[in-house]
Amino acid sequence: MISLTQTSFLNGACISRAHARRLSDSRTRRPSSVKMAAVNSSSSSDHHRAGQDKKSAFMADSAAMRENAAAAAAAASSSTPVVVEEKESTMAGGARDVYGEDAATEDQFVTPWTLSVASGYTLLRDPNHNKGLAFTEKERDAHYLRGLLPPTVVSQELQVKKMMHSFRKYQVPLQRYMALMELQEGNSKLFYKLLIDNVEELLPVVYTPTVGEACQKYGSIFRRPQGLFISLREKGKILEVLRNWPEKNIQVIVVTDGERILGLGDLGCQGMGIPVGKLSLYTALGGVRPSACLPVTIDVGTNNDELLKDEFYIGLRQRRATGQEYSELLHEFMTAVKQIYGEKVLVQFEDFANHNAFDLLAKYSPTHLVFNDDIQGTASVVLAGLISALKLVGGSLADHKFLFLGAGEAGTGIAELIALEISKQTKTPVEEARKNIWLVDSKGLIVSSRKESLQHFKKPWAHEHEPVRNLIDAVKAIKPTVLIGSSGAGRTFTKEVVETMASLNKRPVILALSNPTSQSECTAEQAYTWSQGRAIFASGSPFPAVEFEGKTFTPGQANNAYIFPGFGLGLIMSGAIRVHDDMLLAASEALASQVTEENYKKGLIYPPFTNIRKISARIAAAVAAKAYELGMATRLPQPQDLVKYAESCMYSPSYRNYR
Ligand SMILES: NC(=O)C1=CN([C@@H]2O[C@H](COP(=O)(O)OP(=O)(O)OC[C@H]3O[C@@H](n4cnc5c(N)ncnc54)[C@H](OP(=O)(O)O)[C@@H]3O)[C@@H](O)[C@H]2O)C=CC1
Ligand SMILES: CC(=O)C(=O)O
Ligand SMILES: [Mg+2]
Repeated sequence: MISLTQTSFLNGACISRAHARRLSDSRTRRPSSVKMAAVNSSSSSDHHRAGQDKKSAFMADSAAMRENAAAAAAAASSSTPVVVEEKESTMAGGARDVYGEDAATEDQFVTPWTLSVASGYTLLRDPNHNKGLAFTEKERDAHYLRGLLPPTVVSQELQVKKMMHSFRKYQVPLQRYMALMELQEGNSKLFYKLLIDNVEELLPVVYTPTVGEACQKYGSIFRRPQGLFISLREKGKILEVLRNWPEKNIQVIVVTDGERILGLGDLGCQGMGIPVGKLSLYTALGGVRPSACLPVTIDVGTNNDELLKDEFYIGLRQRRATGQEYSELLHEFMTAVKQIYGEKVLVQFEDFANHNAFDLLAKYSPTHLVFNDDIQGTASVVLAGLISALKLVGGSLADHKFLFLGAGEAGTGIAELIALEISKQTKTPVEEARKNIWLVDSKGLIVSSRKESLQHFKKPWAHEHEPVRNLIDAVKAIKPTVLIGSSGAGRTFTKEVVETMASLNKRPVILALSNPTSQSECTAEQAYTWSQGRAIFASGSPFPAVEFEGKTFTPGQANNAYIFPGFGLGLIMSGAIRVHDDMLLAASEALASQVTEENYKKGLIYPPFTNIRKISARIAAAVAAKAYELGMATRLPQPQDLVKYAESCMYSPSYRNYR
């Protein structure tokens, strides 16, 4: 069993560093011209441009950026001939291993990497290669496992059955979460097989709502570290810290600073559960191989007094660093990431507070492959839901009136993408398209006459209207056809709000996006009963089906988990080097097109998660096609059938034979 790792991790036979380097070089090294192209495309003038364009904080869509990105793509693609066939490939059907391409720079080889051979006891404790009782007799002989396992040999399918059997015995969600994390750390392939085969049942555990509780209690349930912790103490050493990570071909990083974890507020360093969970979905739902995924938490302190007092808190015990100290640390991280993993590593910002999220996206969009899931991924999933809801309510997007509770990342992100789509469909300026979209924040309806200064991301939504203090008055005044909750404030869609929506609309569209379940603006039961079964309802966290007047209503889940795994796969497989708004629109359309007549009959505006890998492949294909069309793809030539190609790129968690 051969893997590139650090000497200290494995105690098998170790090959010298020089030998490892020769092997790595011959297997994966790129021509140095590639490195130069990557470096040249991120000049400081790009940063300067980014800083100037605060208005495009939502998504970088300026012609200048497009040109800049296309030029960088051309530079990168013209010098990217290296595609490596990996024997331990994650690819199905013998397709080329897009994951095998090495984004390493020369610098990377000055690391403590050593090629190690794991066998025996070490192999059983290596989560990436452990198969537990599924090691065959031959493998037990060949890899010094005799006696280390009981005699029985079982299939992976039986292991899945057994794991689900014990998993279901746990009644407490947090225990289920801990059991799954233990499996992930002990036998990664079995964990992913379990998750893929039982996605609807396990998603609420590895993801919202349970991951929220796990983050709140992360310190007390902490057993083994997952992901990379980069704190203020690592300032000046982030490159070294990245080199400590045992995998080197990283393709997706999900990074948080823990300041806005779901709707639970500032959880500091304990936000790590979110990048870990999101990346599990990248693999299970989007097929990105686990070793290409890097969860990162940037710890700049926390303003959560309870955590600061908690003896089990795992982060820095100080209040949050802000201003220059904060931005310097983030900049060092972004620079190091590009230096070590290259131009095409995707950095997904997750659960940053909005006072940093928009600025980070605006700053790094022109120079890095960055994506903010809360702003962009959420926008794309909600737009998809609205496109499919039109089948049930009729009309076009331009015929509808939208009201949001919550004007932060999710709210304004979604609002802007709806406006963009309307503007494309109606060929009107986006400013015109915004006029039917209204947002309420903690101070009431956002209107132009508001005295207090508005944050920059709210300004486009300050329409002319007399002040309205609260949501119910806003519903009565605006008369929306669609009500979207993106406030993080639980149960704010009161009976009166839902009843008013139902009195205004035959089929009111009500989306309660806030997570976890406790923060949902209303429950599915409330939405259906208060609207007399007429609401078209979806929520960020899952709710069970509801019986009302002898009918069963199945709520959908409006969660960015539908988008980001396929979206990321599309970027990776096309070698995209920038994210563009049109890719988000393409992803929305691809997702909406997966809703079947049968789903519509049940009032669903999203397809079930059971088919998510097929859906992700279609989203990936649509995103990749857009990347090629925009000249932002570097993986050339373009595959003929992008859906098939996406499917062939997907990681399979089936065990391999170790000869
Ligand atoms: N389903 C999904 O896929 C996703 C769901 N979310 C969820 O959306 C929620 C919000 O996230 P995000 O947009 O990033 O958060 P932000 O902090 O950026 O925005 C929250 C917004 O809600 C407003 N708000 C808060 N409380 C109230 C209240 N009681 N009444 C009216 N407005 C209120 C805030 O007002 P003000 O500006 O005045 O402070 C702010 O405008 C979270 O719960 C998150 O979990 C996020 C991303 C994806
Ligand atoms: C789903 C998600 O990204 C959030 O609630 O923040
Ligand atoms: Mg999030």
